[in-house]
Amino acid sequence: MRRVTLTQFLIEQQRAGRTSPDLRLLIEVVARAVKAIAVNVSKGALADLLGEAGTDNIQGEAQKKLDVIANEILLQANEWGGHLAAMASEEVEEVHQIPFDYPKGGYLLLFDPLDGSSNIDVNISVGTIFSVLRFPEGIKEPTEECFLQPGREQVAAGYALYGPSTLLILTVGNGVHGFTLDREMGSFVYTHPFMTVPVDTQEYAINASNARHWESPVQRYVGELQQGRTGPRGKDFNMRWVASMVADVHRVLTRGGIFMYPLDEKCRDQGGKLRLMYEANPMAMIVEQAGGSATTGRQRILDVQPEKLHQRVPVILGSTHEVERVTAYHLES
Ligand SMILES: O=P(O)(O)OC[C@H]1O[C@](O)(COP(=O)(O)O)[C@@H](O)[C@@H]1O
Ligand SMILES: [Mg+2]
Ligand SMILES: [Mg+2]
Repeated sequence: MRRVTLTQFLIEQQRAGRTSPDLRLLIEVVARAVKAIAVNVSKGALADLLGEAGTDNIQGEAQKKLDVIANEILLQANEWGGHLAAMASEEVEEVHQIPFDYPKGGYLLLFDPLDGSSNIDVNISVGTIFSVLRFPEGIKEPTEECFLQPGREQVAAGYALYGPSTLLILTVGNGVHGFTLDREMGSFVYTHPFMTVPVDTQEYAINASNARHWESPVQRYVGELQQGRTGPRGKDFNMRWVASMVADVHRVLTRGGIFMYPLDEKCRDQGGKLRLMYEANPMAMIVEQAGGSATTGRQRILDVQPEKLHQRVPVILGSTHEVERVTAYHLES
């Protein structure tokens, strides 16, 4: 079997007119950063990398050492390549400007450097999520404003999953493609072409400890699933919750399912739990590109007009028939 690396895949995408040379470079640089993060994640306690960094991020959450390291790796790797106008990170309050003496490019890169960080210390899979937007033309200095584009404007999105193997899942708007890190060769190998999310499923993912805080459409939907074969759905459903969005979404992408972090009384004031620009938008693009759906319960995630960089939204994504059902329950109520 012909072994295709990420580099070959991207060159072929470029020849087919699906990526520009700069976008190809950007993805290669992100992939290189992901390899460095994977090394750090796997060292864990050996390099004293577990535990808290002793600082809080812009979300008011305690940062783990690996949150800080992954953020630094991504920022440094992407600063000098000349493909970016600016970056934004879940871990940093302001837009990260490219140093004045480096060349600038036409893209904006956004990322959640380490997703699922509460799982680091218990050695459960974590990930990195990224999103790429165009830097709007005619603007000199990148400001927060430039980033506030709806998710449908993304030109690429992807995530890395640091699990038993390290995976890079990517879309440039032509389906979803997965690569596995070959540690001996140091390259990502194309192992998962055109990943798809089946429209039906019997598996759901939600943090059930929030059940009493959910809105009634979610209570109704999950209640029906839990009644199984003897309830209105007439079939049994299985439940899984890793609490790393990357791992939960990867399961949905691999064998179908519905993933929900809906609006609830605990997170209502913030607008939701998950971040629009670093989590919801890139995952929504990936899931839609794989044939699934993604909504807030009220509207398509990719159509949400962002109002601020660190905005949070409710997220319901995965197998289309289930996402449509939960969304319909919201709209009915
Ligand atoms: O602990 P909870 O409330 O179940 O939340 C889990 C969710 O929070 C997150 O960990 C948030 O991501 P970060 O680790 O990047 O802050 C998601 O990955 C996950 O889906
Ligand atoms: Mg996250
Ligand atoms: Mg994070």
